[in-house]
Amino acid sequence: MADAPDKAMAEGRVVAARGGIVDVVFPGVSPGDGPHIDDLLYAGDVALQVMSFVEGGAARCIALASARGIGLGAVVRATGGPVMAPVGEAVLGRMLDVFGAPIDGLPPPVAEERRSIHRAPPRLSDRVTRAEVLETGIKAIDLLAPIERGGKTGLFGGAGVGKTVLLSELIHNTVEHHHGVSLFCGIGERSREAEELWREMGEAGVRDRMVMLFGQMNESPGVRFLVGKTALTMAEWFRDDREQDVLLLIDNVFRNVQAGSEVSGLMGRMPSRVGYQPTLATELATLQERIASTRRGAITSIQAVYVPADDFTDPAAAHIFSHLSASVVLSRKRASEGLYPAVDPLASSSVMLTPGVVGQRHYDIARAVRRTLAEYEDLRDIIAMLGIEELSAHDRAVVARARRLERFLTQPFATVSASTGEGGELVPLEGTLAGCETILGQTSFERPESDYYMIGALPDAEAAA
Ligand SMILES: Nc1ncnc2c1ncn2[C@@H]1O[C@H](COP(=O)(O)OP(=O)(O)OP(=O)(O)O)[C@@H](O)[C@H]1O
Repeated sequence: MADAPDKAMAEGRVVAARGGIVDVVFPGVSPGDGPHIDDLLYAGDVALQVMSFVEGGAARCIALASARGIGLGAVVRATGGPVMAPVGEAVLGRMLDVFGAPIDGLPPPVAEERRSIHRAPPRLSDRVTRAEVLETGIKAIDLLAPIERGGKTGLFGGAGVGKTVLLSELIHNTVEHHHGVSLFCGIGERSREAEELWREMGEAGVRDRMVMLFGQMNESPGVRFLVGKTALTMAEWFRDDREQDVLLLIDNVFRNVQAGSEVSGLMGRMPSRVGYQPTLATELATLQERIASTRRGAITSIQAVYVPADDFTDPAAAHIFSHLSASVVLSRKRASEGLYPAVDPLASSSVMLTPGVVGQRHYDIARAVRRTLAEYEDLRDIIAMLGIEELSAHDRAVVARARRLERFLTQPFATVSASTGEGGELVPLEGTLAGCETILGQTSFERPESDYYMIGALPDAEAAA
């Protein structure tokens, strides 16, 4: 739990408690001397964070644990400061909660310093962009939505289309080669997945360069709302004090918005569009603006984004979208056809995909792939109604190429190898480009479509032909 700073501790009383919201008054304390917004209080061992002040001067707080058992009149202790998280080398190799307390069964990290989790983003003049691509070895991503080093990438998708699997694969492919530290922040997802990931990281031998923080779905909304800030506070220490590059992985950033919405509802605020909190945009910006790269170091973040009911116009999804430099959109249709990873080639995008950054050849191939797949999309209705025989020779060639490209952009993943029985395949960008070029250059194909499904790079014989 957070240490209390050296300040006289005010003592208060609970005057109301419902759901996860607790109102506390501090009798005899003048308003300026009492707790401030974001301050951490304790009612017994239950941590509370001050969210606002209501009429009568009571501090309205959210509970950061189950608030059951907090009775009226209970004594509340102010710590005189906000939630403080441990920062430094001591957190490496650990699995921690929102307070930086251990959940891996080991003793608490011995950190020299603790910092408030509420911090301002770096100044605009301190930020830098590098226009450098982070290669992932995943064909569909490297080709169509290259990830920006020091930028923010979102993996969007509805329930069960493969966000967590894709994020795990990205961790698998990038963490080992990443020269800085990696930080995984689990927000509002299943705790079983958290344990699996923790074990996998141990097996891969990368745990000592990694921190894992969790505020999973069984935690109170207050915890799910704040855990992202704790993660950023630790990431900022590595970036600013150690001048290291940080890889920040978040699963799932939508759950942070959802927790904010629960908190807002409990606070009695009037909801805004589609039932979201009126403060959605500012809350999200407070978090996303801190994920920034400066001259000292870069924070590259990859965030899974749950899209409610597959509706991409959902305000939360749309707001998250606006903060990102690359968006990998996962489509239910592709997942249902078994085309994993279910990356939608037409909806996914990246600011890196310009000739200036990836080079003219990569840019041209990506455009040609998109064009071919878009033409095939347009022809689908005609094929469904009239059959493929009715198409012109040109259109039939387009279909043959598109269906092979679609399959070539699937890939076996190491993280699901236990269930699929196939080992994972990492494909260097050059292999992806050469494969697509080969397919795009052909009008008739000797080998059946199925030969292109779930493979790595194209076999050399074909590439040479
Ligand atoms: N690349 C893949 N290869 C094979 N199967 C996959 C792949 N990606 C996803 N799947 C299948 O889809 C299932 C759901 O994937 P995943 O748990 O990643 O979805 P999700 O989008 O994170 O779902 P949720 O929103 O429920 O967390 C997996 O259990 C697996 O069976």
